[in-house]
Amino acid sequence: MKAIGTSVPGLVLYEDFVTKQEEAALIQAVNEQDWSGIGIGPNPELKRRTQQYGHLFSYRFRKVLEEYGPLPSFVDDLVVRIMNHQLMPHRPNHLLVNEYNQGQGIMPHTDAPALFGPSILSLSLLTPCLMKFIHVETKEETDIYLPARSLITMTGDARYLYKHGISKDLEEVAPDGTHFERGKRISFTFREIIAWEVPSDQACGCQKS
Ligand SMILES: O=C(O)CCC(=O)C(=O)O
Ligand SMILES: [Fe+2]
Repeated sequence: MKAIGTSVPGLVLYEDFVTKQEEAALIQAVNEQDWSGIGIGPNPELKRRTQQYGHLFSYRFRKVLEEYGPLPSFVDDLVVRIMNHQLMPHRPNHLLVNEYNQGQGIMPHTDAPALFGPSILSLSLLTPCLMKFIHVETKEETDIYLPARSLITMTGDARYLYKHGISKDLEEVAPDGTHFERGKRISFTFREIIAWEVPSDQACGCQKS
């Protein structure tokens, strides 16, 4: 596992955060569970399939609806690794699994500052993609290449001063100039839920599409 700084302040990429064997086991574990989204509750309006563990966040109501309990045992080793490397100040109490098939992405957003803690982690599995970081004030855009099995940590500016999103493009260009085809990508986002609801006078930053 190698930590690589990026040109986005507060964004660090850890290559090979999991092995290929671990990747295969994680994919098998989630494929044995039920997915929500694309018409299926509890978040039927989502245009991609998701799973949530620890807590249930409702995209429609923009709040946490339920505490499920501890994160599933298939991420035990990952949580130990996250805490050993001090990547989060507290243990994650929410795991969001996102599945992106070809032609699916996520609109640029900032994860709700009122709901989620100061460190957001995302593990990329199966295929690479570019994640676009857009500075909310200068609108400056930076594409960050996320290899399969890498983990990003978003803290500070990357967490609060930038939006992040993933295109629906079928092909993208890696930093070395090579074109690559986007394939199925499954990500594990680890967060700490710090409040169940966004105060009504604040923007949510919760991303449905
Ligand atoms: O797929 C990812 O790596 C990021 C997902 C994300 O930004 C989110 O669900 O808030
Ligand atoms: Fe996000």
